[in-house]
Amino acid sequence: NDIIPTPVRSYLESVLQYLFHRFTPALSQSTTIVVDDYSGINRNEIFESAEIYLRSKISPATDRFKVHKTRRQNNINLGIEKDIEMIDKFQGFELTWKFVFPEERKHSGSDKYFELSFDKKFKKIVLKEYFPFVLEKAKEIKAQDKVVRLYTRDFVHSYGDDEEGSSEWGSVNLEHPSTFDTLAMDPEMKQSVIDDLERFVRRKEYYKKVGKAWKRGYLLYGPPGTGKSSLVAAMANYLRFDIYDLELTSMYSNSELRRVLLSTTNRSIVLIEDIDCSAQMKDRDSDGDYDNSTSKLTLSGMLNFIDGLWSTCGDERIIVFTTNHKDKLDPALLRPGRMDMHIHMSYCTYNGFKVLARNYLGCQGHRLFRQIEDLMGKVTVTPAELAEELMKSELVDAALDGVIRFLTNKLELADKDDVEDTQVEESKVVKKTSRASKLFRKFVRSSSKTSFLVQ
Ligand SMILES: Nc1ncnc2c1ncn2[C@@H]1O[C@H](COP(=O)(O)OP(=O)(O)OP(=O)(O)O)[C@@H](O)[C@H]1O
Ligand SMILES: [Mg+2]
Repeated sequence: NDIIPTPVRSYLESVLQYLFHRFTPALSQSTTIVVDDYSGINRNEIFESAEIYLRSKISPATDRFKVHKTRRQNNINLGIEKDIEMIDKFQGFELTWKFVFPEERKHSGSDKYFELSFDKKFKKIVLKEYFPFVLEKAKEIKAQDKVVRLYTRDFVHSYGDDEEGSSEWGSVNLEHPSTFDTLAMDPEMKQSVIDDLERFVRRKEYYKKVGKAWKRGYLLYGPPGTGKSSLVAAMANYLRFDIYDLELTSMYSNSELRRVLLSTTNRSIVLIEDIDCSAQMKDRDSDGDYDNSTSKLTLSGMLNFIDGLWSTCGDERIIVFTTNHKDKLDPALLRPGRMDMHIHMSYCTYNGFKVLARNYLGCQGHRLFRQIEDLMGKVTVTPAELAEELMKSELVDAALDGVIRFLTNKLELADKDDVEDTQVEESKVVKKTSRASKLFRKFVRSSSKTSFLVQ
């Protein structure tokens, strides 16, 4: 710049450019493809896949990238930084990815996008082979990653600012260790759940053929501590599906629900816990204060809505409801065809205990098992209670002793309760009869027709 005067410099530049155009025409013939993060209201799969794929391409040569890790995560995660170009090679040619994150948010559509530039003559290969390759690779990486994510909306709320219109989910890695292996439940029931899940993920074509949305609903019911939440975690871990934990009580209208549901992804489980506690949903319908029920949230409205929504956009969706009180549920939920499978999670059986003992103590059999089996026949106990006892000691003998003590205690308490109950009943009867006879005697005394009355 200092030595050559500007006019000469621009002349030289144009000459050079001309020469380059002649000899390497490809250079100027580049094509750019824009990959938005959303396509309409749905996430753009190519964008998602590109993000995952490019993360694996971060190398020492990358100038600038992001790392993040939350306290609960084990690994450090890498992320692509905005405006950084990343070069990828495919079948011998180069492609340049650039992650663009505009400062001012556009109102509709995408907030961020990728620009992919490459030589024009490879356009066909990019569309026909490279994108499918990226999609496939991302799928592989995701599967290897083995991280199931748990989404809730609480994380979003804590940011505060645009709470009202926000449909975003905060997420953490689901580190719930529950698997079908560690789950104590009726073996037949367990197998049928696994079979059902497998059939479900296998049957894409079938669902298409019969014209049904590719979704499945499960209702888990049973007393607290019997493993309902654990079963959901096991399902997610088994299928590698993410979980969206939907807190209905924090939702005010169908339109909010719609926005939230639309922002969930495919291959996921939407979990609605303690559906009976969302009872006010039912009330909202009948309540005089809420005349405007079309816009307010109702349970049946929600179910209809989910059906409709997922038949148009949504694949491999699972919805799970849990409840402690099946009898308190809105009949809308129990109608045949609503929930595909009703799963009763009940008190622990002896077989269940064996699963827990193997799980917590690594113990397959023990002389004390007989006694425990015996006690378990007499008293009901939840897997959660047993798990708590089993965790109290690492020594097998001590832990099993603890279980026996716990069960014996429970049995004694139950017996005492029974005795007390009957005692109460008896004393009530005595009181009642004595009261009646007193009244009777009084009546007799005051009556002149004694003999007739006695008869
Ligand atoms: N069937 C089971 N197999 C193995 N562990 C279990 C089982 N049930 C409960 N547990 C243990 O007890 C804990 C509590 O169980 P979980 O949260 O799954 O119960 P829940 O049925 O969802 O209860 P709630 O109705 O109160 O939500 C679990 O973390 C797990 O350690
Ligand atoms: Mg639970």
